[in-house]
Amino acid sequence: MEAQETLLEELLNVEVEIQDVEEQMKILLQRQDTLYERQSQLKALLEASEGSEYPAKDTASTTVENWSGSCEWDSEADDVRFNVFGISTYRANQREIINAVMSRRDVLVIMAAGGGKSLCYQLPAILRDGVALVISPLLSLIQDQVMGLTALGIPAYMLTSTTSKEDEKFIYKALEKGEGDLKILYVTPEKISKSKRFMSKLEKCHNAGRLSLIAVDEAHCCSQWGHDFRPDYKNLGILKIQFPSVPLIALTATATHKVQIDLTQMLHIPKCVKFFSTVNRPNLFYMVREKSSVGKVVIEEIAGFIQEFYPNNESGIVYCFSRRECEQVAKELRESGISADYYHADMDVNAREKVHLRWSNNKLQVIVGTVAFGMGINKPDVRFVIHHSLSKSMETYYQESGRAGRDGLPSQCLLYFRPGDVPRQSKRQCRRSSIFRHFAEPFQDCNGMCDNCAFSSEIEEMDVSSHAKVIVSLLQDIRENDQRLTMLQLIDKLKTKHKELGSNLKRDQKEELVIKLILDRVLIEEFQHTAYATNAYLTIGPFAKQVLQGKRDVKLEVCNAQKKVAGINSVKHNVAFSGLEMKLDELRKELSSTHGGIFPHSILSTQQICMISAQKPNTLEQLEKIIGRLKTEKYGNRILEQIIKYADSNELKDEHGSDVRPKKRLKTKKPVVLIESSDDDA
Ligand SMILES: Nc1ncnc2c1ncn2[C@@H]1O[C@H](COP(=O)(O)OP(=O)(O)OP(=O)(O)O)[C@@H](O)[C@H]1O
Ligand SMILES: [Mg+2]
Repeated sequence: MEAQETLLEELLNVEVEIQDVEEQMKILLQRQDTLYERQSQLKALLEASEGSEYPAKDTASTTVENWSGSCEWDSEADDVRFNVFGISTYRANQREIINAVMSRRDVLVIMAAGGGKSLCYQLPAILRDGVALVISPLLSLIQDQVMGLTALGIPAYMLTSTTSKEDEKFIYKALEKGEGDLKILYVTPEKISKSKRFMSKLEKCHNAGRLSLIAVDEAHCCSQWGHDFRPDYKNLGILKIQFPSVPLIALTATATHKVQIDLTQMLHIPKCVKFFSTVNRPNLFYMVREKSSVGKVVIEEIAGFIQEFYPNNESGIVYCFSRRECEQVAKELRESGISADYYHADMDVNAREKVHLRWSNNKLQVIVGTVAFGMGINKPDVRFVIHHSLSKSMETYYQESGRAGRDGLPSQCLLYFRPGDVPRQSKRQCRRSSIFRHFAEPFQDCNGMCDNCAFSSEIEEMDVSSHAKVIVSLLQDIRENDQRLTMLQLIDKLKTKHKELGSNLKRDQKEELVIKLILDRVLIEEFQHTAYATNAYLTIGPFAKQVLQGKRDVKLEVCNAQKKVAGINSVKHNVAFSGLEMKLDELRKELSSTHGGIFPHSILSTQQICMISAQKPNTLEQLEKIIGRLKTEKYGNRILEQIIKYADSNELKDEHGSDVRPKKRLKTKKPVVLIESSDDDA
């Protein structure tokens, strides 16, 4: 009997160790995957840098040749950047990419969502003589871009199914004869593969030396390894064959190494200059919350979050798993007082476009969508993205959450998960670490921009061996009396025992301890099936004896109450308009509706609103220093009028003794903190 017990004990020990080894192997295999990915990236970088005297820089912003020196077009480029686009400084890599394109090199750009890829081909298109051709996968993306450029006075057109006969005639004439003012022409990839007429006009444009550059946007669509393969993108290789001397720039936000290789082969740009920027989005605050099993509780939480942080109708997206869920969540959010509507693939195109448009014009606060609400979203001032359900992959999550804060201003990403969805994490990790791991990038400091880093909670190991002993002896007594206990009954019984122990554990700590004892086989569960249910009872397991004899220590990781890390405050992840900002926000909405077809963010960006209201310019000259010449010419008088009106109304209020500013702002409504990556910190 004794010998059998010893054998059984050893068998259990071996089984526990096997389990342990399997866990470790899993971790090592994951690490091996990451290392393979990185190995091939490094090999490709080395290959590309062969013959180049410039070694690769850090991965946060890697280029293998130096494109940051001064160039002959610098001052003209600066003038267009500021006075036409109203952009005061370049972001990381933008200037270098522009220089490479201007030097007539083929270029591959991998830059995070919202990083500012469009400027990298739009600015050279303006600087160069002739017409730039841009290939983009979606009509809605093209419409957004053309509308934005037109608002800036740049002659941009599109040749799609929606183009009028008149415009088509104008475009063909411009391509063929160089007549009329055409700088940037957008087409979908089908035009290249299916329209012989278009290709022949393009050929004529090229033969006359007027095709200045070709941009392939969302270039990951070329590869079937990418997450959004478009068959027509496969035919774009023809461009480099037909127009070998025209610089081609391919741009995408995400492309694994495999996709990069694939797309440079397909587009025939083997010697392209590659610019990789980090996947990190420093302005996004990541949060993860456990999802209640009660649907209403989740909606209440989401509605509460939106009302607390975004009371001024700031735009957001809620992602759901199914079409039905979208409709349900949108309805319940509306019932909670949030302006929300749904968007999914089952709706007809017009209804979908209507919802999208209302949202883009800030007439609807929240879109509740499935993955169908995807690539076409160009809105720069999305302040929050909430995942009501988990995305299907890390890549998809990165893409979807990345729709927040494309203007570089603080925004929040909130993810709900059910405990069963993910393996338990015993240590509190930075949320960004899984993104870096997935994209095989070295870890960067999160800067307190996720819930785990913003709120440190000390994890301590607590010796709970004496609690474990009490549990085991209690269950032994119960068994001797031919009784049984479920987990809940056991925990209730422990209440009366805490005096014996000197210290008491909280209820959830007791639950955690019992689960740990089950996993360590100190306790085992016995199941009893009835006609209606299966009940689980607890009883002592093979390692119970060791605990009782004091041969086995039991430790629990306990989290102390959360406390804020010094210096981190709730400001960083929120932008909320107040005072004059609110007035300027109203003005841009008004101007957008009177200027027909221009989105409010194309009139003034959120960033520009914040700068104007901080500096309160008095003259058009002062205003021009903030938003550039073009916007000042177009809207300057109205903006100044608004500033004066606001100042007057404040003086008036002052005379009557009331405070100008809102007396008490929400704790989250603090001045905007800009988290911009620029050349300097690249
Ligand atoms: N240097 C800059 N400074 C300030 N804002 C900028 C700068 N460059 C671009 N932006 C703005 O950032 C926003 C996002 O730019 P853009 O649409 O080019 O991003 P993207 O990299 O193409 O992103 P996506 O992958 O989502 O298409 C736009 O509102 C744009 O005006
Ligand atoms: Mg883009």
